[in-house]
Amino acid sequence: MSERDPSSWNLEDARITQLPGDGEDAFYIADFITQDEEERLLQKITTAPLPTWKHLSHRRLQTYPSPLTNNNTLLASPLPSWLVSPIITPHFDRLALFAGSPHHAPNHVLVNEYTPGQGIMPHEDGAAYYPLVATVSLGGDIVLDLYEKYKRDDDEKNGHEDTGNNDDGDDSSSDKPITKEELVAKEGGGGRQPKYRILQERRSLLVTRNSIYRDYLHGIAERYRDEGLGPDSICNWDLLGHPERFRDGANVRETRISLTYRDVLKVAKLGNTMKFLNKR
Ligand SMILES: O=C(O)CCC(=O)C(=O)O
Ligand SMILES: [Fe+2]
Repeated sequence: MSERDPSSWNLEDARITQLPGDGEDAFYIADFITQDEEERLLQKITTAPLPTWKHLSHRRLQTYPSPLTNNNTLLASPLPSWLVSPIITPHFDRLALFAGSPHHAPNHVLVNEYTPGQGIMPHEDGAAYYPLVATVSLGGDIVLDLYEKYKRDDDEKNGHEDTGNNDDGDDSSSDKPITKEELVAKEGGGGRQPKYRILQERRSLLVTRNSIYRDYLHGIAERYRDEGLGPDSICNWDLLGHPERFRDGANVRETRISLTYRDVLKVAKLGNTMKFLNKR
């Protein structure tokens, strides 16, 4: 493995070329944060007061600075400094990752925890966010699966179906997860295979955007071991930092925590909200 050198990072070298988007819509950087930084982040997350966690059936999550309102609006508030440094400043800034997004920076972070056997149903993230997702993985390695979206001809003609979104962690509204029944009905049977598999090592950064955001569902299988891992099945294999750990083609899941950085499109300043409330 080559020496970690953040000053040499660039998106060009980080392209996941096997994914759609001509190498422009998916990027992977191994060892994006150091072990010490990982430890400090895990410490912050796992020592947060218990009510900070929202418990869902197959994972639990924290939302910073706060959950979105029902109409997908973020109440303006800074992110806690431990989520900003060093991930946004200097690392995202140096890569100009959010340069094209409306607020030129992520304003929202979801912290998802998956114990072995847990996962997240195939879903899309919806219209609340600028279509760029930057995910830092902590604690364990995990496979993210991409599924082709069911397409009806009229969906295509009318453009992208607005799935809306509200990330307050309620499974019925968060990221509009497609239900098992819907998936089976739409895809014509269970046991559907993912179109692409991305291996996210702990401490890595995965960026997906545009066509991948729009045209694919993403999910994490509820299993204790990821299997069949290799250069033919894992689309970011050549970008892994520690491929030797998966030499037997398997990854035994450990508790994995992800930090999902996004730019929420609609932001309300609290001052304006107060003015609005006073007028009613
Ligand atoms: O944990 C992850 O990497 C995926 C999380 C996710 O898809 C979401 O919160 O929308
Ligand atoms: Fe998602």
